[in-house]
Amino acid sequence: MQIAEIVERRSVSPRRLSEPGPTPAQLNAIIEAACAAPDHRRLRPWRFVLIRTEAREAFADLFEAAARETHGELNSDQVKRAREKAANGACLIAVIAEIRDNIRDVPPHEQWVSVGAAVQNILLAAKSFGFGSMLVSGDKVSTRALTEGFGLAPDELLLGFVAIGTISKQPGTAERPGAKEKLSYWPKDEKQGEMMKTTTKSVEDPCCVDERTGIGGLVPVNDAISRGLSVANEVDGTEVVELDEAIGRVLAEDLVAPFPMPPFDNSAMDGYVFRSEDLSGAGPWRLRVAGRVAAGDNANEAGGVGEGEAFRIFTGAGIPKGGDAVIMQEHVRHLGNFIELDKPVIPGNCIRRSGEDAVEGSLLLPKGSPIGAREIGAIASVGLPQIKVRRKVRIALFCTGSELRQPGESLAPGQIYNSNRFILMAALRQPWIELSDMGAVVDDPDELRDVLTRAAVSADMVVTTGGVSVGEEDHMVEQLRGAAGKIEVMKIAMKPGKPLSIGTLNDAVFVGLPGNPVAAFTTWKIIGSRIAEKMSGQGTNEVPVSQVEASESFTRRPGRQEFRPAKIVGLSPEGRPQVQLLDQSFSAKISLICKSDGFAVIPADCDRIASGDRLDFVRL
Ligand SMILES: Nc1nc2c(c(=O)[nH]1)N[C@H]1C(S)=C(S)[C@@H](COP(=O)(O)OP(=O)(O)OC[C@H]3O[C@@H](n4cnc5c(N)ncnc54)[C@H](O)[C@@H]3O)O[C@H]1N2
Ligand code: MOO
Repeated sequence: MQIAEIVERRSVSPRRLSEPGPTPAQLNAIIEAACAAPDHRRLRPWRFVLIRTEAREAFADLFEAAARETHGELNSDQVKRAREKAANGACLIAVIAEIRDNIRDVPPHEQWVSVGAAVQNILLAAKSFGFGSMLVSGDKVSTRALTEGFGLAPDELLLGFVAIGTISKQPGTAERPGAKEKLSYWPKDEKQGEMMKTTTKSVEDPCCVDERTGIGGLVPVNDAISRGLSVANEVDGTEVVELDEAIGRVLAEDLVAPFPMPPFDNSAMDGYVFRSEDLSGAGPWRLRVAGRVAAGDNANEAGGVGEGEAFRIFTGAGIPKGGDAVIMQEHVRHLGNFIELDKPVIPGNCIRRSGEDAVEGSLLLPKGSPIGAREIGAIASVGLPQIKVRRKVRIALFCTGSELRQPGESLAPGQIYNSNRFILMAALRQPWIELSDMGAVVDDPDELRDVLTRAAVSADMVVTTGGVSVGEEDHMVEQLRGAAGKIEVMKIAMKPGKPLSIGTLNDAVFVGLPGNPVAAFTTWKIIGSRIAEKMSGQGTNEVPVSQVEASESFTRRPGRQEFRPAKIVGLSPEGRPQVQLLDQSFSAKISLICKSDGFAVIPADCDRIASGDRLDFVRL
């Protein structure tokens, strides 16, 4: 199970947890996952009761009685609602906790933690099979009706019910606290690895004054991102592409398993399939090899495995009728046309059950998934030769500056090569982007306005570099406004990238990156690309960060969140990469960024970093 699956798991109301529910084999696996919960002194303070499908009416009687006990007499509506709750959820499991006082070292609260962990394992195991789930409780759980109905012992308590089933309607995304809100370090001394803090009051950074407006203060990076995302809409068109063209595109609709996966019970090993009940009494047991099934054979036509018989079977071959267990060929003795086994084998051994990867109708990929090799595999495995994807985001790109020349041309004094164009063309070369490269434009206001206007006619996003700062030759913001565009954010508390400007021009989003190449690269990576990703339908993904430690101490001027090129130089005793932060002044140094492994992220209010301080790190 991937971390993203754990983070994305959401409770789904039992009303939306339809058939099919888990198969008996899946249910067993789910309960085994529950029993793997951390459990001090092996008290196993839990047990689970599956409400049988055929007993749902009787179960509804219990819910109705429980409702009467808590609310007194019920009207017909209340009766209906109480009974309906007993019918919801394809699979319902009662969670019963046995919490004991006076257990040495394991106070009741710790036993409850263990029960909670078991429940969480159930929820995650259900998710791993592609099911939705939810723990439901409420005041009814402590009623006599349910206590007696489930025959609870004096030490036992009914915690609630876990509902599991196939999600018929996906829940929305959940707002959750980030690690920054819920994780702190002890002790707070930076030597111990606490993210460093400003030790002096935030020094007034001259850069914090907006030179255009004279208004002090810069927009924090996260606010700039939120404001940028808020003006960006997902493109609404879709198209159908061949599977081998789908890599890197964005899925336009949910991919649901049209049949159970795998579609039939099959062998996980090369070996022999037989009837597990034939290995009763004392071994060794001898079975006659009476048939053969290979992958690709129709197991239904292979005949049935009779008493005392085994069929030769190979990995991926369907299980023939009668057979319910497979043994690896390494674990048997071959005696002519017979095999001999020494140990009993449990039913289901080495058998991959139909639907154990995904039950029919379960969600394989939600719409908005970026399609990588894994996703292509999932689409292919359900037999689709084509897939519906979002249309590409149309991005128009141009660089500004009268000093710019194309690589290959000769340079006159004062001129430089247009590296931004190539940095951004490379960064924008994504399968979900349709790039319109508009080259370079001189620092001429009229020409700039004209190109901006033309770019916005058919683009969803216009990306430019240069001309967003404060000099007389910086015309971008003024010309955007002149072309009836609107600026949403400018002057960001970000280093590099303070002059990054975000706005709109007609229906297009405008992202004006700074001219300095490292600043253009960084602002695109940290802010611009996220806006484009949202427009592509992939949602608003955070830039992935890992944790590193500073290898040496230094001081800095606070005021802007800094994305400082850094190089990995070693590993801390705990195995965390140690990074050396490179030059303070780097926004135009392309060779410096080529030497770095990523950006160390220094919080805006930080004015010094001690060796060993932890920092977020954006890998390049
Ligand atoms: N008085 C101030 N000056 C500057 C400030 C400021 O706040 N007050 N901010 C500085 C910061 S920070 C940055 S970043 C730059 C951004 O300037 P612009 O976005 O207006 O960009 P330009 O002035 O056009 O160019 C800056 C720099 O980058 C070179 N450049 C531009 N385009 C390209 C390209 N396509 N390929 C390679 N190099 C390029 C250009 O030659 C300049 O050297 O402003 C600071 N100034
Ligand atoms: O912030 Mo600027 O982007 O230093 O070069």
